[in-house]
Amino acid sequence: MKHTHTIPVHILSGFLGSGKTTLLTRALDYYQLNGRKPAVLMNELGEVNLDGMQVSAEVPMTEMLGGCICCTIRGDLGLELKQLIDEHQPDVVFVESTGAANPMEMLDGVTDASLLTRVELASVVTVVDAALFAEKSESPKSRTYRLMADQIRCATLILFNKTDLVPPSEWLRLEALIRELNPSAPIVRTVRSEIDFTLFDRLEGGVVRHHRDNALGCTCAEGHSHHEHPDDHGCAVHHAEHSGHSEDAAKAAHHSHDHVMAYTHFFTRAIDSERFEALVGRLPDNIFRAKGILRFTDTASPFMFQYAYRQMDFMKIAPKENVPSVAVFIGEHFDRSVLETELTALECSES
Ligand SMILES: Nc1nc2c(ncn2[C@@H]2O[C@H](COP(=O)(O)OP(=O)(O)OP(=O)(O)O)[C@@H](O)[C@H]2O)c(=O)[nH]1
Repeated sequence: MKHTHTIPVHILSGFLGSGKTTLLTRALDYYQLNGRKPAVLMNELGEVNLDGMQVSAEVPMTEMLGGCICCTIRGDLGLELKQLIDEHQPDVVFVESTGAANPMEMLDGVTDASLLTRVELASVVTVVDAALFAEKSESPKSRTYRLMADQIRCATLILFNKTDLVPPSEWLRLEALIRELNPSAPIVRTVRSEIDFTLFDRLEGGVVRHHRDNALGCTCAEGHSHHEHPDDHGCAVHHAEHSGHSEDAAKAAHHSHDHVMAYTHFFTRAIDSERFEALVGRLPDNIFRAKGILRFTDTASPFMFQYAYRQMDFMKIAPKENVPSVAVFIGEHFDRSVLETELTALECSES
C-alpha cells in the first residue's frame, strides 16, 4: 500500500543512560493516547534489546542489535526504516540509537530512507544527562565530552535531563555551555525526561528548516555541503564522506566512540541479589552503563536492572515472554574476561 502522507521521524539522541528510553516510553504513551500509531526503530550495543522490553507489544518495532547504527550497521538504517513503514503504516516513527552514536550518521540513514519512502526528519532530540555533562565539561577534550558535544550540536530540541542530580545553582552555567554548542535548539529542563509532548507536534514541521537557519550549519539532512562546519564538529565527518574520502570518513566517524564496548552476559541460573549489588558497586569507572533482566534466588519476581552514571535502579517486572536472565555492560576498554569470571562466580551457590 502506498502512503499518502509524509511520516515524521524523530531521532532520539543522547549519551548512554541519559534518559532516551524514558523519553521514548512517555512519547509512545502520548501518541497512543492521542489516537496516533507510533513505530520504533531501536539500536542497542548489546545482543539483547532490553530497552525494547519497556515498549508495549502493540507498538511495531524494528531492532538493530549488536552494533552501533552510526558505524557497523549504519547502511541498513534507511532500508530498515522503509520496511518498518511499509509493513506497519505508522503515523510517526522514533529512532532510538545507542548512546554511543553520532547523530549525524542517523540523519544520513533517515535521509536515505526519504529517497525510498515518504518520510521526513521531524526532529533530533538530544537528552543530556546534566550530572554527567557537569563532570565531563571539566575535561572538554575527553572523548565522552566530544561525543556529548556532537550530540548537542545536532539537536533540534535539547532535554537538560536529570536536573534532580545537579544543584539548581549549576543549571544556568551548564545551559550556557549547551547554548555555546548549539545556539538555536530550545533547551527544556527535565526530570525523568518529562516534557510537554505537544512540543513534538510542533517539531513535526521538519528539521531541515531549523538546520538551514542554524549558525553551525547542520544542513546534512539535505545532503548539501558542510563547508561552514568547524573541524571538530560532528558534521565534519559527514563532509569528508560526501567529498568522496569514505575511508577517512569512516575513521573520523569512529573517532568519538570507537572506545565504547559492550559485554552481554547470559545467566544460567538465579543469583544472589546482594552479591550482584556488591559486584555492581565495585565496577570500575570505565564501565559506566549496565542494564539487564535478573532473576534472584532471594526474590520471587524478576527485576529490570539499570545502572547509569553510578546510580543503580531495580524495578520489579512481569515479563510477558520467556525472557532470558541477562545483563549488558557498556564502557571503555574494560576487561571482558575479568567481568565474565566475576559474573559467572555469582552463579555458584557460595562465594
Ligand atoms: N535520577 C534520575 N534518573 C533518571 C532520570 N532520567 C532517567 N533516569 C534513570 O536513568 C537510567 C537510564 O535511563 P534510560 O532512559 O534507560 O537511558 P537511555 O538513554 O535510554 O540509556 P541507553 O539506551 O543505555 O543509552 C534509568 O535507571 C532511568 O530511570 C532523571 O531525570 N533523574
